Amino acid sequence: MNQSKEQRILNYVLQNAVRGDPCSVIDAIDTYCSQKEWAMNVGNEKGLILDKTVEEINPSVALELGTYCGYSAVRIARLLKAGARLLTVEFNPEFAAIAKQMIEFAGVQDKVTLIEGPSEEIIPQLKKKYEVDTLDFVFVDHWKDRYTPDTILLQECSLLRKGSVLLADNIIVPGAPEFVNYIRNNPRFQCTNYPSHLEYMKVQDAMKKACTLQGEHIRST
Ligand SMILES: Cc1ncnc2c1ncn2[C@@H]1O[C@H](/C=C/CNC(=O)c2cc(-c3ccc(F)cc3)cc(O)c2O)[C@@H](O)[C@H]1O
Ligand SMILES: [Mg+2]
Repeated sequence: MNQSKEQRILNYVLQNAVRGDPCSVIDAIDTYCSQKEWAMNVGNEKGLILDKTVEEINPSVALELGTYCGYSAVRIARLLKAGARLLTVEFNPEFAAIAKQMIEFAGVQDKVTLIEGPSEEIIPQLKKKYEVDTLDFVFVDHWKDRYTPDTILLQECSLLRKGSVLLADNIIVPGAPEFVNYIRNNPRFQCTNYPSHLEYMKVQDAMKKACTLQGEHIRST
C-alpha cells in the first residue's frame, strides 16, 4: 500500500531533523513541503506571525483546532514556558498518528495534549475532562466552515475570558468569509489583520487576530 503524503513528510523529518530539536523539525517540514510536496502547514512566513503572537501572550493554556501533521503544534509548544500546555484537536486518525510521532520526535510531548475527535465534541469537554478554566490562546486552522461555529461554541462553554486571543489562519486562501463577517461585526472582539502569503507559495493570504474584550460576564438579573 503506497504511503500517504503525510507519512512521507514524517519520514523526511525522522531522517533529516534532530530528535529533541523542535526547530530542526520545523525546518525539515518547511524544506520538504517547499521543495518536494506542498502541504497545508502554516509554514514559516505565517509561522513567524504565530510565533510573535504566542510570545506576546505567553499563554499558560493554549488550544489548537486542526493538528494535521503537528507542524504548528511543535511551533507553538517550543515557545511555551515551563508548566504551560497546548491542547490540540484532530479528528482524522491517520493525521493524529502522524502528529503524535512528530510531536514526540520534536521532544515537546510533555507540553502537548493531542486530543483525537471532532472539535464540536471536544470543546464542550475541555473544562471537566481536560481541566481547563479559560483559554489564553486559540490557534484556529481546521476546516474553514468550522471557524465560526467553534468560536461561538468556545464562548458558550465560557472558555474565553477578557484578553483571550484567537488567531485564525487562511483568511484569504482558502478563505473564511463567514468567520471574517462574524468576528468583524462582533463587539466582543477587537480584530487585527496580518497580511502574509500562503504557505510555500507566492499567493496572498492573511491571518486574523481576535482579542476578547469581555469574557462571559455573569448576567445581572
Ligand atoms: C471539526 C474538526 N475537528 C477536528 N479536526 C478537524 C476538524 N476539521 C478539520 N480537522 C482537521 O484539521 C485539518 C484541516 C485543516 C483544513 N485546512 C485547510 O483546508 C487549508 C487549506 C489550504 C489550502 C490553500 C490553497 C489551496 F489551493 C489548497 C489548500 C491552506 C491551509 O493553510 C489550510 O489550513 C486536518 O488535519 C483535519 O483532519
Ligand atoms: Mg491553514
